[in-house]
Amino acid sequence: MEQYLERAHMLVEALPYIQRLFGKTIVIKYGGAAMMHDDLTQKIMEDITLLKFVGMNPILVHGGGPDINHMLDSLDIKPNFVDGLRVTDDATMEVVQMVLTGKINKEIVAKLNGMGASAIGLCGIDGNIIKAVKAPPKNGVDLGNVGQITSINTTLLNTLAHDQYIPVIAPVGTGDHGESYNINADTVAGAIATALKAEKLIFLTDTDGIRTKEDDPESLLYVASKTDILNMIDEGKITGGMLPKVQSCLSAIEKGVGRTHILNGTIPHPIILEIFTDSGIGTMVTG
Ligand SMILES: Nc1ncnc2c1ncn2[C@@H]1O[C@H](COP(=O)(O)OP(=O)(O)O)[C@@H](O)[C@H]1O
Ligand SMILES: CC(=O)N[C@@H](CCC(=O)OP(=O)(O)O)C(=O)O
Repeated sequence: MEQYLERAHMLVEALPYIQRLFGKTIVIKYGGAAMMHDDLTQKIMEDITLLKFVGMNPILVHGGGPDINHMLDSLDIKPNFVDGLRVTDDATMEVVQMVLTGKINKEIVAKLNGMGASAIGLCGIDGNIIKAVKAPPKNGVDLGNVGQITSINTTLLNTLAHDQYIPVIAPVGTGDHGESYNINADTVAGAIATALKAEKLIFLTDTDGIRTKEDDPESLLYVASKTDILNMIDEGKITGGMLPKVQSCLSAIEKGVGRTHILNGTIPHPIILEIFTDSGIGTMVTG
């Protein structure tokens, strides 16, 4: 009897969180760095399916940087990044689009649907979900086919997310003349969360959150303010792939997104641990 009651208590404890987030949009960014083991990916998909079935509206934006690098490597094309953004020439763009929209997007959709969800895989080209123009040079470097977002098709995303579907979005945008743009997935997640006025924006990556010393797990910040983050960037303590994440969090918070979090996507069930507990896990970024 005891063990059954314990289970009942656990479910009842989730009630206030479910009530607070019922019908609300939650944008989750699943980074390539966290896509390490199939069984962990499976647990993340379970979390997302659960959110949907208790009445929240999750939207998943995925990355895939390591898989793109792997494919480029097999084609003898050298990856090149400036401040976490991939310099994307025409040959690289073809690989980016193929890997993100053809491989990773469909693998994720198949996993969600295998759990009974109705996931729908799209990239920014489909239904003009992400319109973009060529991004300006970064630190004096021309980024090639990297895009800067100009608009998000909120009508289509809302229609799907408020219905039975879980939109799964690959970060490829489209220009006015049908050209494709490579856009960092963190930036896409931030822009979608902002455009939809999401209640939560969650980044799943391969570290516990923001650390004051990148290699020291003990230096994890549970809360990071805008001032903390700007100082850390100035001091060179936030670098590479963490830069677009914190920039997206700050911009989203400033424009009305409820909460932003950076979590470890390489532990089991990080989303449930964040959403259904008071203390949460990882770093919460505040304005
Ligand atoms: N201050 C910091 N705290 C934690 N991670 C950091 C920090 N600065 C840079 N990083 C790096 O950011 C990486 C996560 O970004 P990235 O590799 O692009 O992942 P994703 O594929 O999830 O976008 C971490 O593995 C870490 O090496
Ligand atoms: C412009 C730019 O950098 N685009 C990224 C898009 C994928 C991505 O963001 O993947 P992660 O989330 O795994 O890093 C890239 O080409 O790697």
